[in-house]
Amino acid sequence: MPTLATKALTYGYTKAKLCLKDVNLTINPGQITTILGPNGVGKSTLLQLLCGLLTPVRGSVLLDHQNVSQLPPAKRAQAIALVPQMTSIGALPYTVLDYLLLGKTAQLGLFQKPREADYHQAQQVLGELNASDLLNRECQSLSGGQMQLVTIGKALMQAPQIMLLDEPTAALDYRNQVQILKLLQQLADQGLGIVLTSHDPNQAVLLKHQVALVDRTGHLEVGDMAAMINSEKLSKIYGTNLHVEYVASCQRLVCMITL
Ligand SMILES: Nc1ncnc2c1ncn2[C@@H]1O[C@H](COP(=O)(O)OP(=O)(O)OP(=O)(O)O)[C@@H](O)[C@H]1O
Repeated sequence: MPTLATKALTYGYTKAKLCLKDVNLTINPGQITTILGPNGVGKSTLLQLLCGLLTPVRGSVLLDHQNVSQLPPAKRAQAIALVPQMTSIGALPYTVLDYLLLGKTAQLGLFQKPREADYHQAQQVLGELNASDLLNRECQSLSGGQMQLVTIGKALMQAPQIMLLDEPTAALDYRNQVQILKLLQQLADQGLGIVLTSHDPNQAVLLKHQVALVDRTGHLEVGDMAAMINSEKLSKIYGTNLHVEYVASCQRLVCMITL
Protein backbone atom coordinates (compact mmCIF):
# COMPACT_ATOMS: atom_id res chain seq x y z
CA MET A 1 0.00 0.00 0.00
CA PRO A 2 1.32 3.48 -0.83
CA THR A 3 2.04 6.41 1.48
CA LEU A 4 0.40 9.76 0.81
CA ALA A 5 2.30 12.81 2.01
CA THR A 6 2.06 16.57 1.69
CA LYS A 7 5.18 18.72 1.65
CA ALA A 8 4.76 22.38 2.62
CA LEU A 9 1.33 22.27 0.99
CA THR A 10 -0.16 25.73 0.52
CA TYR A 11 -3.49 26.60 -1.07
CA GLY A 12 -5.92 29.47 -1.50
CA TYR A 13 -8.99 29.81 -3.70
CA THR A 14 -7.78 33.35 -4.44
CA LYS A 15 -4.21 34.69 -4.48
CA ALA A 16 -5.15 37.26 -1.84
CA LYS A 17 -6.32 34.72 0.75
CA LEU A 18 -4.54 31.46 1.50
CA CYS A 19 -6.59 28.94 3.49
CA LEU A 20 -3.91 26.27 4.05
CA LYS A 21 -0.28 27.14 4.77
CA ASP A 22 2.80 24.88 4.76
CA VAL A 23 0.88 21.73 5.63
CA ASN A 24 3.08 18.66 6.24
CA LEU A 25 1.05 15.51 6.74
CA THR A 26 1.92 11.86 6.12
CA ILE A 27 -0.73 9.18 5.70
CA ASN A 28 0.88 5.78 6.22
CA PRO A 29 -0.68 2.45 5.19
CA GLY A 30 -2.90 1.10 7.96
CA GLN A 31 -3.12 4.48 9.70
CA ILE A 32 -6.26 6.49 10.48
CA THR A 33 -5.95 10.28 10.55
CA THR A 34 -8.83 12.35 11.92
CA ILE A 35 -8.80 16.01 10.85
CA LEU A 36 -10.50 18.40 13.28
CA GLY A 37 -10.94 22.15 13.15
CA PRO A 38 -13.54 24.93 13.06
CA ASN A 39 -15.91 25.56 10.16
CA GLY A 40 -14.33 27.02 7.07
CA VAL A 41 -10.65 26.48 7.93
CA GLY A 42 -9.93 24.21 4.96
CA LYS A 43 -10.55 20.58 6.01
CA SER A 44 -12.58 19.71 2.87
CA THR A 45 -10.10 21.68 0.78
CA LEU A 46 -7.27 19.57 2.20
CA LEU A 47 -9.06 16.34 1.21
CA GLN A 48 -9.56 17.66 -2.31
CA LEU A 49 -5.85 18.52 -2.50
CA LEU A 50 -4.92 15.06 -1.19
CA CYS A 51 -6.76 13.35 -4.05
CA GLY A 52 -5.62 15.79 -6.75
CA LEU A 53 -8.98 17.49 -7.38
CA LEU A 54 -7.29 20.77 -6.47
CA THR A 55 -3.72 21.76 -7.35
CA PRO A 56 -1.50 23.35 -4.67
CA VAL A 57 -0.41 26.96 -4.98
CA ARG A 58 2.92 25.85 -3.46
CA GLY A 59 4.25 22.55 -2.15
CA SER A 60 3.11 19.12 -3.24
CA VAL A 61 1.08 16.00 -2.54
CA LEU A 62 3.01 12.81 -3.17
CA LEU A 63 1.62 9.29 -3.56
CA ASP A 64 4.78 7.38 -2.74
CA HIS A 65 7.09 9.52 -4.87
CA GLN A 66 4.65 10.57 -7.57
CA ASN A 67 3.00 13.97 -7.63
CA VAL A 68 -0.75 13.32 -7.27
CA SER A 69 -1.77 16.22 -9.52
CA GLN A 70 0.35 14.75 -12.34
CA LEU A 71 -1.13 11.24 -12.15
CA PRO A 72 -3.69 10.28 -14.82
CA PRO A 73 -7.22 10.48 -13.32
CA ALA A 74 -7.83 6.71 -13.65
CA LYS A 75 -4.58 5.92 -11.79
CA ARG A 76 -5.54 8.36 -9.05
CA ALA A 77 -9.00 6.82 -8.72
CA GLN A 78 -7.51 3.35 -8.49
CA ALA A 79 -5.41 4.47 -5.53
CA ILE A 80 -7.52 7.09 -3.73
CA ALA A 81 -11.27 7.31 -3.11
CA LEU A 82 -12.94 10.48 -1.84
CA VAL A 83 -16.25 10.42 0.01
CA PRO A 84 -17.45 14.02 -0.35
CA GLN A 85 -19.36 16.01 2.24
CA MET A 86 -23.11 15.37 2.04
CA THR A 87 -23.86 19.02 1.31
CA SER A 88 -21.81 18.84 -1.89
CA ILE A 89 -23.73 15.89 -3.36
CA GLY A 90 -26.53 17.17 -5.58
CA ALA A 91 -29.67 15.31 -6.67
CA LEU A 92 -28.49 12.22 -8.56
CA PRO A 93 -30.62 10.74 -11.38
CA TYR A 94 -29.42 7.17 -10.74
CA THR A 95 -30.58 4.07 -8.94
CA VAL A 96 -28.38 3.08 -6.00
CA LEU A 97 -27.05 0.13 -8.04
CA ASP A 98 -26.04 2.38 -10.95
CA TYR A 99 -24.47 4.90 -8.58
CA LEU A 100 -22.42 2.18 -6.85
CA LEU A 101 -21.27 0.86 -10.24
CA LEU A 102 -19.91 4.34 -11.04
CA GLY A 103 -17.28 3.48 -8.43
CA LYS A 104 -15.86 0.95 -10.93
CA THR A 105 -15.38 3.51 -13.72
CA ALA A 106 -11.61 3.82 -13.28
CA GLN A 107 -11.20 0.04 -13.54
CA LEU A 108 -13.30 -0.42 -16.68
CA GLY A 109 -12.32 0.29 -20.29
CA LEU A 110 -13.87 3.25 -22.12
CA PHE A 111 -16.90 1.37 -23.53
CA GLN A 112 -16.77 -1.57 -21.14
CA LYS A 113 -19.95 -2.43 -19.24
CA PRO A 114 -19.82 -3.41 -15.56
CA ARG A 115 -19.02 -7.09 -15.15
CA GLU A 116 -20.99 -9.76 -13.31
CA ALA A 117 -18.47 -9.50 -10.44
CA ASP A 118 -19.15 -5.76 -10.18
CA TYR A 119 -22.87 -6.39 -9.63
CA HIS A 120 -21.99 -8.94 -6.96
CA GLN A 121 -19.60 -6.46 -5.33
CA ALA A 122 -22.36 -3.81 -5.23
CA GLN A 123 -24.63 -6.23 -3.37
CA GLN A 124 -21.82 -7.23 -1.03
CA VAL A 125 -20.89 -3.60 -0.27
CA LEU A 126 -24.49 -2.70 0.58
CA GLY A 127 -24.65 -5.82 2.76
CA GLU A 128 -21.56 -4.65 4.68
CA LEU A 129 -23.28 -1.32 5.23
CA ASN A 130 -26.47 -3.03 6.42
CA ALA A 131 -28.30 -1.31 3.56
CA SER A 132 -29.12 -4.16 1.14
CA ASP A 133 -32.73 -2.97 0.90
CA LEU A 134 -31.59 0.19 -0.91
CA LEU A 135 -30.14 -1.56 -4.00
CA ASN A 136 -32.90 -0.68 -6.47
CA ARG A 137 -34.02 2.63 -4.94
CA GLU A 138 -33.65 5.93 -6.81
CA CYS A 139 -30.89 8.01 -5.15
CA GLN A 140 -33.23 11.01 -5.19
CA SER A 141 -35.69 9.14 -2.97
CA LEU A 142 -33.15 8.37 -0.20
CA SER A 143 -32.93 10.06 3.18
CA GLY A 144 -29.74 11.99 4.02
CA GLY A 145 -28.34 9.16 6.13
CA GLN A 146 -29.19 6.51 3.53
CA MET A 147 -27.46 8.58 0.85
CA GLN A 148 -24.40 8.96 3.07
CA LEU A 149 -24.13 5.18 3.43
CA VAL A 150 -24.51 4.71 -0.33
CA THR A 151 -21.83 7.34 -1.01
CA ILE A 152 -19.42 5.48 1.29
CA GLY A 153 -20.43 2.33 -0.60
CA LYS A 154 -19.46 3.90 -3.93
CA ALA A 155 -15.97 4.67 -2.57
CA LEU A 156 -15.66 1.06 -1.32
CA MET A 157 -16.51 -0.13 -4.87
CA GLN A 158 -13.32 1.59 -6.04
CA ALA A 159 -11.32 -0.82 -3.84
CA PRO A 160 -8.91 2.02 -3.08
CA GLN A 161 -5.63 1.91 -1.20
CA ILE A 162 -6.38 5.22 0.52
CA MET A 163 -9.82 6.51 1.56
CA LEU A 164 -10.56 10.17 2.25
CA LEU A 165 -13.90 10.81 3.95
CA ASP A 166 -15.38 14.25 4.50
CA GLU A 167 -17.56 14.16 7.62
CA PRO A 168 -18.64 10.58 6.82
CA THR A 169 -20.96 10.23 9.80
CA ALA A 170 -22.54 13.71 9.75
CA ALA A 171 -25.96 12.41 8.65
CA LEU A 172 -25.87 9.09 10.49
CA ASP A 173 -27.67 7.86 13.60
CA TYR A 174 -25.60 6.38 16.45
CA ARG A 175 -25.80 2.76 15.24
CA ASN A 176 -24.67 3.73 11.77
CA GLN A 177 -21.93 5.97 13.20
CA VAL A 178 -20.56 3.01 15.15
CA GLN A 179 -20.86 0.80 12.06
CA ILE A 180 -18.87 3.25 9.89
CA LEU A 181 -16.18 3.86 12.53
CA LYS A 182 -15.75 0.08 12.90
CA LEU A 183 -15.59 -0.27 9.12
CA LEU A 184 -12.82 2.36 8.99
CA GLN A 185 -10.89 0.40 11.65
CA GLN A 186 -11.29 -2.80 9.60
CA LEU A 187 -10.09 -1.07 6.43
CA ALA A 188 -7.06 0.29 8.29
CA ASP A 189 -6.37 -3.22 9.65
CA GLN A 190 -6.34 -4.38 6.01
CA GLY A 191 -3.61 -1.80 5.34
CA LEU A 192 -5.59 1.10 3.84
CA GLY A 193 -4.62 4.65 4.74
CA ILE A 194 -7.73 6.40 6.09
CA VAL A 195 -8.29 10.15 6.46
CA LEU A 196 -11.55 11.60 7.74
CA THR A 197 -12.76 15.00 8.80
CA SER A 198 -15.08 15.34 11.77
CA HIS A 199 -16.66 17.86 14.08
CA ASP A 200 -16.61 15.37 16.95
CA PRO A 201 -13.26 14.96 18.78
CA ASN A 202 -14.73 11.80 20.38
CA GLN A 203 -14.40 10.10 16.99
CA ALA A 204 -10.69 10.91 16.99
CA VAL A 205 -10.45 9.37 20.46
CA LEU A 206 -12.28 6.21 19.35
CA LEU A 207 -10.20 5.83 16.19
CA LYS A 208 -7.01 6.48 18.18
CA HIS A 209 -4.24 6.76 15.60
CA GLN A 210 -3.27 10.20 14.28
CA VAL A 211 -5.04 13.54 14.80
CA ALA A 212 -4.54 16.71 12.75
CA LEU A 213 -5.84 20.05 14.04
CA VAL A 214 -6.34 22.83 11.48
CA ASP A 215 -6.49 26.33 12.98
CA ARG A 216 -8.03 29.55 11.70
CA THR A 217 -4.71 30.72 10.26
CA GLY A 218 -4.52 27.67 7.96
CA HIS A 219 -1.78 25.87 9.89
CA LEU A 220 -2.00 22.19 10.70
CA GLU A 221 -0.58 20.48 13.76
CA VAL A 222 -0.42 16.71 13.72
CA GLY A 223 0.38 14.12 16.37
CA ASP A 224 -0.79 11.01 18.20
CA MET A 225 -4.32 11.13 19.56
CA ALA A 226 -3.06 11.19 23.17
CA ALA A 227 -0.92 14.25 22.47
CA MET A 228 -3.55 16.16 20.49
CA ILE A 229 -6.82 15.59 22.33
CA ASN A 230 -6.83 17.65 25.51
CA SER A 231 -8.94 20.50 26.90
CA GLU A 232 -6.34 23.17 26.24
CA LYS A 233 -5.62 22.37 22.60
CA LEU A 234 -9.27 21.81 21.65
CA SER A 235 -10.57 24.89 23.48
CA LYS A 236 -7.94 26.98 21.71
CA ILE A 237 -8.58 25.58 18.25
CA TYR A 238 -12.38 25.89 18.46
CA GLY A 239 -12.36 29.16 20.40
CA THR A 240 -14.78 27.86 23.03
CA ASN A 241 -14.54 26.00 26.33
CA LEU A 242 -14.22 22.26 25.86
CA HIS A 243 -13.56 19.77 28.61
CA VAL A 244 -11.66 16.54 27.93
CA GLU A 245 -11.67 13.98 30.73
CA TYR A 246 -11.00 10.26 31.14
CA VAL A 247 -14.32 8.56 31.90
CA ALA A 248 -13.77 5.17 33.54
CA SER A 249 -17.15 3.73 32.49
CA CYS A 250 -16.28 4.43 28.82
CA GLN A 251 -12.61 3.51 29.31
CA ARG A 252 -11.57 6.47 27.19
CA LEU A 253 -11.18 10.22 27.04
CA VAL A 254 -14.48 12.02 26.48
CA CYS A 255 -14.79 15.51 25.02
CA MET A 256 -17.66 17.57 26.44
CA ILE A 257 -19.07 20.97 25.59
CA THR A 258 -20.28 23.37 28.25
CA LEU A 259 -22.71 26.27 27.84
N1 LIG B 1 -14.96 26.79 -4.47
C1 LIG B 1 -14.60 27.73 -3.58
N2 LIG B 1 -14.32 29.00 -4.00
C2 LIG B 1 -13.94 29.95 -3.11
N3 LIG B 1 -13.81 29.73 -1.78
C3 LIG B 1 -14.09 28.49 -1.32
C4 LIG B 1 -14.50 27.44 -2.19
N4 LIG B 1 -14.70 26.33 -1.46
C5 LIG B 1 -14.43 26.68 -0.18
N5 LIG B 1 -14.06 27.96 -0.10
C6 LIG B 1 -13.67 28.71 1.12
O1 LIG B 1 -12.44 28.13 1.57
C7 LIG B 1 -12.43 28.03 2.99
C8 LIG B 1 -12.22 26.56 3.39
O2 LIG B 1 -13.40 25.84 3.03
P1 LIG B 1 -13.56 24.30 3.40
O3 LIG B 1 -14.85 23.84 2.80
O4 LIG B 1 -12.34 23.57 3.04
O5 LIG B 1 -13.67 24.38 4.99
P2 LIG B 1 -14.00 23.25 6.05
O6 LIG B 1 -12.94 23.33 7.09
O7 LIG B 1 -14.17 21.93 5.39
O8 LIG B 1 -15.38 23.77 6.63
P3 LIG B 1 -16.64 22.99 7.27
O9 LIG B 1 -16.18 22.44 8.58
O10 LIG B 1 -17.62 24.08 7.46
O11 LIG B 1 -17.09 21.93 6.31
C9 LIG B 1 -13.74 28.62 3.47
O12 LIG B 1 -13.52 29.95 3.85
C10 LIG B 1 -14.65 28.54 2.27
O13 LIG B 1 -15.60 29.59 2.29
